[in-house]
Amino acid sequence: MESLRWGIIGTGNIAHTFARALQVAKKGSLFAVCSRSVETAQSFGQEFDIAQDHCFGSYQEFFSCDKVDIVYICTPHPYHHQVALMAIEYRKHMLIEKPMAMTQSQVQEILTAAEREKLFVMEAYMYRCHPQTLKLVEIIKSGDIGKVKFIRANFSFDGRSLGPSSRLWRNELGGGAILDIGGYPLSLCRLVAGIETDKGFANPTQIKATGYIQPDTKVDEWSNASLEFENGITAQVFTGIFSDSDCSIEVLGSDGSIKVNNLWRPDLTQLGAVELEYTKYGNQKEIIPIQLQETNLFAIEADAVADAILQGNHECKYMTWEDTLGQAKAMDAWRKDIGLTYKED
Ligand SMILES: NC(=O)C1=CN([C@@H]2O[C@H](COP(=O)(O)OP(=O)(O)OC[C@H]3O[C@@H](n4cnc5c(N)ncnc54)[C@H](OP(=O)(O)O)[C@@H]3O)[C@@H](O)[C@H]2O)C=CC1
Ligand SMILES: O=C1OC[C@@H](O)[C@H](O)[C@H]1O
Repeated sequence: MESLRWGIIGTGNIAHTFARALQVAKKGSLFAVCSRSVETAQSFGQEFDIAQDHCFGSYQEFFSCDKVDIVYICTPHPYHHQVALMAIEYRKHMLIEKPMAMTQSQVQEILTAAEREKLFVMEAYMYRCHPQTLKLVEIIKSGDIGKVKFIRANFSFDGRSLGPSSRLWRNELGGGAILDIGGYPLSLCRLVAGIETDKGFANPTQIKATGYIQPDTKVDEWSNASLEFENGITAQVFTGIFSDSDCSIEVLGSDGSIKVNNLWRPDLTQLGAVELEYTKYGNQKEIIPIQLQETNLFAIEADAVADAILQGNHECKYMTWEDTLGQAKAMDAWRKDIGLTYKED
């Protein structure tokens, strides 16, 4: 096998973005799609040139299609767990949108089942695969900014126009800022705090958070968390879904600092250039541009997944299973600290 045949399950917003990415990915193509309605699957199929007999309106028929190598699970978060367990039953590799599941215990169940069946699974924190993130990691690892002391990371956007029917504003669909985008800054802090370790990530020993949970929808509009790591690094993360706000990250070391303005969606250059701002204390800021062979973030992710699978691996080095498990534990702790709950708790 030199290339993966992908099946997409769930035909919403990100499914379209990923389907477009597969049109330019080098090691994969879109083969099948599944929706709760066959009409929706067929209309998605027409848009992306999928054969009509590979457009399914039944999850069971979709998973039974033995030509699909890997499924991209992009339903709302509360369905990731049950859809992933079904994918495993039908022996499909999986790329599961973030968060992999609603709770640490659900994530553990998915990983245990995938391990038993020797299947690939990755939580789709796509920014982790991008050359800009890899360059950030390389510079910090080189010691150029000295010892990392503090990390600040934000992800916030105005999701109000999506309206109350959107998954973002519905507790039963896993709505709220922390689960939707808070995981990005959290996962970045865990990555940077653990760069010097063998695993390449670290788990916070303490999370203290504040936030606002809407009394009617029971979803968090925003939240702010302070993290502490065993090695003395501290971090501050902010997430919100009511305001287009700063989405940058900064890493402050003993000798210098790095700032990245557009780490999460470097494919959208209108959100900022793809570059790092590097400052050695006492010197002028330097701009380090990132040279890209491929600009489509999701194609980069799909090809990273393909590389791992074609090499016979069950995890991707950019977001390992243990990393995802630590992430889920930290997400649970963050939510708990502001009293944000879902039926899955
Ligand atoms: N990595 C990234 O950049 C992004 C990741 N995401 C992640 O992807 C997932 C999906 O997000 P997004 O595409 O924005 O969501 P949407 O609401 O736009 O789409 C979700 C799709 O899931 C399917 N679905 C299955 N069951 C249900 C249900 N009970 N209610 C509603 N929809 C259902 C629907 O497709 P159908 O009608 O065909 O069944 C729906 O269109 C989320 O987990 C999110 O965190 C989202 C955006 C960006
Ligand atoms: O992962 C995501 O990134 C971009 C946001 O618009 C979206 O809601 C979220 O799921």
